[in-house]
Amino acid sequence: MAERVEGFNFEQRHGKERVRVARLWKTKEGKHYVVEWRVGISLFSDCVNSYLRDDNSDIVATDTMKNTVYAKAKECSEILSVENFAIELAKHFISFYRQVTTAIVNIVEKPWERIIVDGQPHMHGFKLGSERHTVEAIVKKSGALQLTSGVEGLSVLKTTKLKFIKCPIMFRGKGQPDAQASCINAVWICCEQSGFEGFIRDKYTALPETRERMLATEVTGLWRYSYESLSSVPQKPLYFMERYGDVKRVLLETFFGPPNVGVYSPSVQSTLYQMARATLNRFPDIDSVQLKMPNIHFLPVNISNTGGQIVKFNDDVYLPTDEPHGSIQATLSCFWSKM
Ligand SMILES: O=c1[nH]c(=O)c2[nH]c(=O)[nH]c2[nH]1
Repeated sequence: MAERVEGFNFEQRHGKERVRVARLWKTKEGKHYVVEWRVGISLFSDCVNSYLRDDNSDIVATDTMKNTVYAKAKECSEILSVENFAIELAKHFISFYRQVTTAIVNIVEKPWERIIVDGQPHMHGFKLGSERHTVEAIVKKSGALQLTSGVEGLSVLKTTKLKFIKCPIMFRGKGQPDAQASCINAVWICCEQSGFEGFIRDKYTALPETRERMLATEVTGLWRYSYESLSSVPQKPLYFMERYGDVKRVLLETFFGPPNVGVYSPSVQSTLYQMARATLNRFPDIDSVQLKMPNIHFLPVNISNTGGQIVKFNDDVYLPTDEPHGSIQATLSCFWSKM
C-alpha cells in the first residue's frame, strides 16, 4: 500500500474508532432482539493531496464514517450477524467512494444475552454475559475479502486432580483416553488435570515440577474464514452467528475434556495446540486459528510463623493472581492459508 512521494515511501489510512451503536429488532409476536456493537473503520484511499497540498477534496470525513454506521444500522431491517454488518459497511465504503481502495471494519459485540425468568426466555429482557464476539472484515475494490472472527475475554479454569472417578474406558497414566485399549466395564481411576514438568532447569529455576495445578486462562481467539471474495460468503442470514457458537463450543470442549474425566494438560502450549487443531479439523471453511492464552497463576498458599505452620498447602488453598502472568500464543494454519 506504500506509494512514492517526494522521494519517500508513504503509507496512510484514516478512519473512526469506537463508534458505538445498538440496534433493536421487534418481531410481530413482540419478541425483541438487541445487539450492541463498537465499530472501528479504517479506509485506504487516494487522498495524498490532503497530506501534501492542503487539499481535502478527496477525504471521506471520519464524521461521515460515523454517521454511516447509524445509517446502515437503520437500513438493516432484519437481525444480522456482526460479520454480515461488518461486510455491509466495508462494501459500502469501497463502492460508494471512488477514492477508497480498501476498507477495514472491526467490530466488537457486547455480550447481551436473553434473560431466563421462571425457566422461560424473556421477550425483551437481557443481561450482560462475559466473552465478546469480534470481527474484522477487509474488503478491496476488486471484491476481494478477508474475514476474521474471534472471541475475547473467554475466561476458563480447571481445577486439579479428579479423585477416583468411575470410568467406563481404560486410561494410560497421564489421564489421556487410550483409544487402543479395550473397553472394560468400570474402573476407579485417579485423573490429574493439569501439570508442567520436564522444562529446562538451571541456576535461575525455582518452579517445582508438578502433575497437579490449577489451569486458568483468558482465551483470545481469532479464526480466519477461507472465503476470498464477497461473492463466496454464505447467504444463510445467521450463518456466522451459529459458527461463533460452534467454534466456542469446540474450544471449550477441547480445553476441558469430557465432563466426568476431563483431559490432562501437560502445558498451556499443548492445550492451546489441541484447541487450535480441533477447530481447524472441525470447520472446513476456517483455514487459520490464532490463540492467545495467558497462563494465569494460582499460587499454592503455605504460611508459617515462629510457632509453626499456619496453612499447609494440600491442593486446597491458593492465592489467585493477575500479574505477572505467562503469555503463550500460537497460530495454526492450513498450509494453503494466506494468514
Ligand atoms: O504451561 C506452562 N507453560 C509454560 O511455558 C510455563 N512456564 C511456567 O513457569 N509455567 C508454565 N506453564
